[in-house]
Amino acid sequence: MSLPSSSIPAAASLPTLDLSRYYGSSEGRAGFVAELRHVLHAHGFFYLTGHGVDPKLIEDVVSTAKRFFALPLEEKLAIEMVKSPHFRGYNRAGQERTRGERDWREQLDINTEGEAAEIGPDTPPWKRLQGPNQWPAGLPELRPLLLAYQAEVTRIGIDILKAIAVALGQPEDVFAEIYEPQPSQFLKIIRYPGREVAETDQGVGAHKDGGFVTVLLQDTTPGLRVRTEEGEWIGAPPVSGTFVINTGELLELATNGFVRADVHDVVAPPAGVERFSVAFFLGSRPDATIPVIALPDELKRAERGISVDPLNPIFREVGINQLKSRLRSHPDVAEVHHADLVRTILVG
Ligand SMILES: O=C(O)CCC(=O)C(=O)O
Ligand SMILES: [Fe+2]
Repeated sequence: MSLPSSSIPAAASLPTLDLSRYYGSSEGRAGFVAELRHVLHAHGFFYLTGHGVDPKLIEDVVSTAKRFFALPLEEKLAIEMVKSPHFRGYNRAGQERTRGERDWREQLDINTEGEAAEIGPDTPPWKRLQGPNQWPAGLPELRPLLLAYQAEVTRIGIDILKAIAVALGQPEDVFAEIYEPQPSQFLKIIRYPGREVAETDQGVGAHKDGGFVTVLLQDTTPGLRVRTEEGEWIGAPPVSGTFVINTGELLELATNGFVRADVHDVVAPPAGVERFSVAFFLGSRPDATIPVIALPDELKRAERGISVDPLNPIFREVGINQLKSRLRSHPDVAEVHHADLVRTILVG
């Protein structure tokens, strides 16, 4: 793979799908499903309208996320991720890594709000991911807002997943057995500082997402790029009122590569410009095993197979994947809380 240059193509060339058509007339639904099938195979990336999320909720989430990042550094560091064995909390820019390289973005990570599991010698290691989120004391409105938003994007993610099942010639609930009763609901608010802070142009390095689908909200600054099957980088700039939806490796594996999970990255903004986004990753239950879906013949013929990345192999056991990905992205948390796993899970 040649290294991407840091230019961002300006025009939005990815298709836009209107989710309300899936819930409309039968012709509308059939049209939506056919377009979805096409885009799943071509990119696994599209813009979504007709999602029904209250614009006021979106506005409040974005403005409150900006207020979070504007808090004094010590208030953000009070909930630094390294204090959480469950990989929840705040990271400074340059702290997270993609393939070992620093990502120049600061962020607050949450997931399903819960209690820490009791960990004994026989507890599956991924149970360590379960636990409470960390919230900023100085911004109490952030918690209810992000939890309300998390519930909404979970609803959208599951709606899309049902439509994906239908587009693949399956019953709508074909994936339900690996996300019910509690999918992984990984949400992060993100700020990309300008090039005066970022030491490289890597806002976030080239990667695929891991789960079912990602629901991405972008504020107004571009930066997201998508690598096509032909190796061309295309821009996915913000379009007001839409989410960018992309499929993750779980769906690529479940469909033997019929569904694509395009590689993407974010280019750090120019000096003096910041970029905000809110990314939600819908994943399956950690105790699930990724199934192989028997596709109808005409789709089966278009399966690409799975290419394994030797630097970042993916496993059918979801919990181990989720844990590995967190250990790799956050070596500081791994070192402080999970040194035993670094030796056993990450080595080899
Ligand atoms: O911030 C963005 O626009 C995309 C972030 C992303 O791809 C990720 O966090 O996986
Ligand atoms: Fe991503």
